Amino acid sequence: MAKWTLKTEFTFDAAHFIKDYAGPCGRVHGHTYRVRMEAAAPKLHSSEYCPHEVMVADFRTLRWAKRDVEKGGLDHCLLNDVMPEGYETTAEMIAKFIYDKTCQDLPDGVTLKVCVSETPDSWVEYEEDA
Ligand SMILES: Nc1nc2c(c(=O)[nH]1)N=C([C@H](O)[C@H](O)COP(=O)(O)OP(=O)(O)OP(=O)(O)O)CN2
Ligand SMILES: [Zn+2]
Repeated sequence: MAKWTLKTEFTFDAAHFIKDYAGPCGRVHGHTYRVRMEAAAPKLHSSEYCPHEVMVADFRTLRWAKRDVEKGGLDHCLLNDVMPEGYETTAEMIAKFIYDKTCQDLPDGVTLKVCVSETPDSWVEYEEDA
């Protein structure tokens, strides 16, 4: 089936520590996180900002995490304070958190993949089976 795949990429700066980690990652430190998002759909949709069915999903819906924490994003926060109970601040769980929160605002039928990297050398991808 034909489909569109929308891709976008952004960074945010945040501090974190991994609870009970035996080593430096257990102490508060910071990263410039790089996030890549891919949203795919076989049809186009309207958005909160555009009434016409012309987009897979609005880029603004995908890029919320780059906003300042005081405006609902993750930029310049301590992730341990911002992420809800049940999510640890590993790249794996940050990717799932961004995935879960973004999915709440996506039109039905849009599939999502979220990639998070803490450093240029390491990254994780999260997606769910259709
Ligand atoms: N599977 C995961 N392993 C680790 C994660 C993670 O999110 N998922 N996170 C960390 C730490 O947050 C840490 O900041 C990463 O540190 P490190 O691996 O040391 O990264 P560097 O690029 O600085 O590594 P060097 O090899 O020292 O250059 C740890 N593990
Ligand atoms: Zn870290």
